[in-house]
Amino acid sequence: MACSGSSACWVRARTCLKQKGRWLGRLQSRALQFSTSSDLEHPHVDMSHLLVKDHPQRPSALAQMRAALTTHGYFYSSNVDCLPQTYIENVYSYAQQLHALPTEQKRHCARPKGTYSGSDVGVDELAYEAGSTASVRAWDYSRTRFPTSGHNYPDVTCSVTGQGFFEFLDDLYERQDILGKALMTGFAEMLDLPPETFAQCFEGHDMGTIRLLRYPPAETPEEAARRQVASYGISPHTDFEAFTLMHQSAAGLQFLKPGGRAWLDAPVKKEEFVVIVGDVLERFTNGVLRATPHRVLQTEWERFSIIRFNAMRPETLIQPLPEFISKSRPARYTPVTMQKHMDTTLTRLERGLGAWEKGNPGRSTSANYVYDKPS
Ligand SMILES: O=C(O)CCC(=O)C(=O)O
Ligand SMILES: [Fe+2]
Repeated sequence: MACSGSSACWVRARTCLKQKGRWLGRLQSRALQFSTSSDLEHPHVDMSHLLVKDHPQRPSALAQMRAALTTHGYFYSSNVDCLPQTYIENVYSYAQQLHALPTEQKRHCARPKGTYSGSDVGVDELAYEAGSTASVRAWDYSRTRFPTSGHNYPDVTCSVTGQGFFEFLDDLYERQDILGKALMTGFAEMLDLPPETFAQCFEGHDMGTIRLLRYPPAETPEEAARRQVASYGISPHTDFEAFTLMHQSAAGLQFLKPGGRAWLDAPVKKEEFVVIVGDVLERFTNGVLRATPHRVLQTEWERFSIIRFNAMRPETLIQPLPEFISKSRPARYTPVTMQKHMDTTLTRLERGLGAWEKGNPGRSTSANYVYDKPS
């Protein structure tokens, strides 16, 4: 792929920036700047301590995870056997094949008849911050959210594994589920809940989604013109599901420091998935865990990412659990099913209402949305 987060990629990215100072000027003028952050600032959990049964380090891994999610809202997960680096590279290579399809074929697979979106086919990413525009292009896959028949999917065989679209993405989904289930169990344990609390709503027909994203570089005048009007790679938001696994090929992703006003760059780590909190865990925990605000800047370089939203089954009732409610901390969130939370949030986005209230730094409106009825 063009940019895999390698040192060569970084050299290329830096050279690009030097050559095209006007882009940097534009980014700076919008105050969407890269911050300086050292790797030491970024929490990390060795997932083998949770994936291997009865691992002696499990209690300390749970404590690290809890500290990371309650203070930073994210952590880097390493040693995930089911998602090794060579496998991640294959995913990027397949994503690159999909994104390189001729526009006509992408148009055939565009939403709502398919699962592709991008300005090249006239279907922009929904604006999380109302009124903003994003340069991202996406191939989405879900076992339950999009119908398998009557929907247009790309007929592209992975040049490395020989798998087609469904086979390839379902294999990825299955591997992510191994990590996802370990995390769901771990989240419950770190919060002193019965281990199955979240995992039992996750198994079966959950509403999870994989996104293979591409943020195009401004290599052609046409693309440069499009990007001139785009405000972001992706505008600030929280994810609507329980938690998200993220992997990026190149820099661009930022997290909002909890309680802070500053955005922090997420470093590129080739072998590690970033784990962030979504709306559902915020609502279940009555705000003990907070959905993690994040955004992607307009970068000068091409960028790919692999995103997996981990959701519950559609009928799951999401409401503050009794363990998180007390006289001094009454329930702050109204009950809602997973299905209704997704439908309402997406409908509001389609109507241009956004899911993020602009401000300094702004706030998620999807995490706190007040429902009149649960379903
Ligand atoms: O591309 C990324 O790193 C983030 C994408 C994202 O936040 C999303 O699809 O919700
Ligand atoms: Fe997101």
